[in-house]
Amino acid sequence: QVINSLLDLSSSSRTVLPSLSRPANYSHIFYAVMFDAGSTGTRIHVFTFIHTDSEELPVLDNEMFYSTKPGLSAYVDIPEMAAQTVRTMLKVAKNAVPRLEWKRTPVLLRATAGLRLLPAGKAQALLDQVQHVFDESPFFVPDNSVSIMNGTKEGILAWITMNFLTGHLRKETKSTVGILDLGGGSTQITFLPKLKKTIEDVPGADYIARFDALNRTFELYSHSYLGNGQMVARLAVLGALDAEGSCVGLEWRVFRSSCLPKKFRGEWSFGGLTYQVSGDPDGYTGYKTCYQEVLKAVKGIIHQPFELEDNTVFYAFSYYYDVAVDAGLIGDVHGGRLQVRDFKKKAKEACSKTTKRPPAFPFLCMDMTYITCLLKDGFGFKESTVLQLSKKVNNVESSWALGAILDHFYNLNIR
Ligand SMILES: Nc1nc2c(ncn2[C@@H]2O[C@H](COP(=O)(O)OP(=O)(O)O)[C@@H](O)[C@H]2O)c(=O)[nH]1
Repeated sequence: QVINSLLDLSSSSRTVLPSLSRPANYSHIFYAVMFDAGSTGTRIHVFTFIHTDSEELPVLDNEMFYSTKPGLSAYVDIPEMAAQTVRTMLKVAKNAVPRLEWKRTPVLLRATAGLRLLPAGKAQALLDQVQHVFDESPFFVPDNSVSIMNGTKEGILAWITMNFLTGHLRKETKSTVGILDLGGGSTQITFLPKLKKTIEDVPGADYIARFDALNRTFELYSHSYLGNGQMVARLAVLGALDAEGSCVGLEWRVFRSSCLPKKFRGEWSFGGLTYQVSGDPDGYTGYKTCYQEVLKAVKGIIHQPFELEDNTVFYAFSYYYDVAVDAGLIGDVHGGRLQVRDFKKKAKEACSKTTKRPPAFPFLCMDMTYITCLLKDGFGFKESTVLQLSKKVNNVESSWALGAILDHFYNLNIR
C-alpha cells in the first residue's frame, strides 16, 4: 500500500513559477533528486530546472515532493530498513524524471540532526546502506552523494532556498528575507545583516557564513543549535535527554512536566524510543510554570543577534509552521503572518485548557511555550515582530533541499 501511494504522483506538486514560459529547446531542462534525511522523517524532492543563459541562477520549473515517517535514525539498530525506505522513495524519482535523463540526473542525500545526534559508527552504517541503494540505482551518483550535513550549512541553504523562491536572489535585488527553521533535533536562524556590528558582535566563527553567487559574496549571520529542535527540546523539558543510558528501563519510567495537561498520561515516541509521559497531577501547571521549565533549554544557549530589526522579514517554517497549525493560528495549506505575541497568547490559552477527554495535542502547551521562549528570550525578537509562516512558496517546499541542489550545480563555495 505504501508503494502504491508512493507511485501515485497526485501527491506531487507540479509547480509552474510565475512569469515562466517553457523554452522551445527542451535540452535546457535538467533534473535533480535530493533526499532530506531529517530526525522526524525522510523526504524526497525531485526538481526540474530550466537553464537560462544569463548570469542569473536557473529557473525552477517544478518540484515533486514526497515524505515518509519516521526518520532514518529510528532504524539505528535495523539499518536495512533505512535502505528499504530510500529504495521505495526512489520509485517516485523514477516516475518524475524521464527515463532518458536518469543517467545524468544527480541523486543526493543529506542527513540532519537525527544522524548528527547518533554515535558516528551507527550513523555511518545507515549512510552505507543508502549509498548502496544509490549505487544500484540508474541515476547519476556524484562523489559525496550521501553525507551528514552540518547545521550551519542547513541554515544557509534554507536561506538560499527562501530568497530564491521569493525572488530575492537576483543580480539587481538589494533586500533579502531571513529564515527561522525549527527542526526536530536542531534549529537554525539565518539572515543577511545590514549592520557591520552584527557580524563583529558574534560569539564565534560558527555564527557567520559566506557564499558566492551572482558575482558577489554574501556574508550571513547564521547559526544552528543542535539540541534545540522541537522534539529534542521536549526531551530536555521532560528530563529525558539521558534516559537512554540510565539503568532503569524506559517502560518503567514516567517523565513528568508541568507543560503537559495535569491528568494526562500517555506514550510518546522519538528517534526510535518510546517514552511514558504525564502531566504533574500534584504540582502547578499553566503557562508561567511551563515557561520556567522550557527556559532551561534556551537560557544561556541561544545568542541574541545585535540586529533583529523589524525591517527584515523572517520566514518561519518546519515546526514553527506545524505547531501554529495544531494551535489553529494558521491554516494547514496557506500559512500566514503572525506576530510573536500571537504565539504567546496561544501558549497561554493552550496551557490553561482543562478537558476531561484525552487532548488531541497533549504537547501543544509545551511546544507553543517553547517557541515563544525561543523567539523572545532566545533570539530576542520583540512581541510585535511579524513572522511569515510558510510551508511552501509558489508551491515549492520551504526547506534547505532546493538550496542544496543549487549549491551542487553552481558551487556556491559555502564557508
Ligand atoms: N513541508 C515540509 N516540511 C518539512 C520539510 N523538511 C522538514 N520539514 C518539517 O521540519 C520538521 C522536522 O524537521 P526534521 O528535518 O525532521 O528535523 P531536523 O533533523 O532537526 O532538521 C517537521 O515539522 C517537518 O514537517 C520539507 O521539505 N517540507
